[in-house]
Amino acid sequence: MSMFEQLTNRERVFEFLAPEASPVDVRHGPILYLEDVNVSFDGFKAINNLNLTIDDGELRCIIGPNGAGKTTMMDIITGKTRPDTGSVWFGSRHNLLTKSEPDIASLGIGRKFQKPTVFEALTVFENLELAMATDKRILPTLTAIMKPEFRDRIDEVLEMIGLKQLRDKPAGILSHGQKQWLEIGMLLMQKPRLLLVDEPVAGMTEQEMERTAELLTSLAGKQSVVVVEHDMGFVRSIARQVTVLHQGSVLAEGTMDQVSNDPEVIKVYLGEEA
Ligand SMILES: Nc1ncnc2c1ncn2[C@@H]1O[C@H](COP(=O)(O)OP(=O)(O)OP(=O)(O)O)[C@@H](O)[C@H]1O
Repeated sequence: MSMFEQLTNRERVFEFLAPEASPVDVRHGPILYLEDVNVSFDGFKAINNLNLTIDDGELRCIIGPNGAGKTTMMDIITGKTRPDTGSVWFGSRHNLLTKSEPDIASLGIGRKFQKPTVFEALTVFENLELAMATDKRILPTLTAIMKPEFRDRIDEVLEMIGLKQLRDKPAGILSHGQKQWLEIGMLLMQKPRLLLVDEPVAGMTEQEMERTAELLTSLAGKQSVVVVEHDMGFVRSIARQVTVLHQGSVLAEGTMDQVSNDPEVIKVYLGEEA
């Protein structure tokens, strides 16, 4: 084929026209990397020279008193808030500060907000099916049901979130805890590389908390999980590495025992209770 024919060959997608390669490159470093990040709201520094790295497959808990900057940090990672300065990388390839919120989600960063937002009138199965559909306007049953790999993924996720027996029940009848698991399942349908989970056990019963601990620890390894949580008992039950945020910076990092014996951390938490 001549050069002219090659250039005019419509079948061929030239590399510069192809969508950006999405694999997250973690061969030489962490899956998430924040360096010297700063954010001010009307002159108030919510995030102050924040440095944070999350390794591939890690389960990290982020704690910190009210107003420490935990939500703002999650907003920066997902592209909802843009920092004034600093760098935020997803693997070594993706500079998240140049990407939109939907692009960041499609790169494989899923976020679970505190309040569950499942579709109550749809069954558990249909909720998962809907999460799989890229175009939410199309009733996914029409397309997804045709593809056996979608069904397999739904079965796999139902197993993971422990809702197999309830697959054909409307999500509206689920308990608060079960709705939270379903929503985690909806995120898992897209096979994210990094899951950000905001206060997963708020309002849960003791038993639901135990089940959530099992679910989150079972996810780690397969994907990286960052959990923001106020419930210290829960954090202790799942955490390997804990990061303590205070006034928009990392105050301490280590195991739960290390951080809870850190005099600076004790001072900050006692200050909050006083
Ligand atoms: N859009 C905004 N405009 C002004 N101030 C903001 C905005 N978002 C956050 N802040 C402030 O930034 C600080 C950090 O807030 P952030 O919500 O990130 O803390 P947090 O650690 O998540 O707190 P909590 O544990 O109470 O949820 C707070 O003082 C908050 O009032």
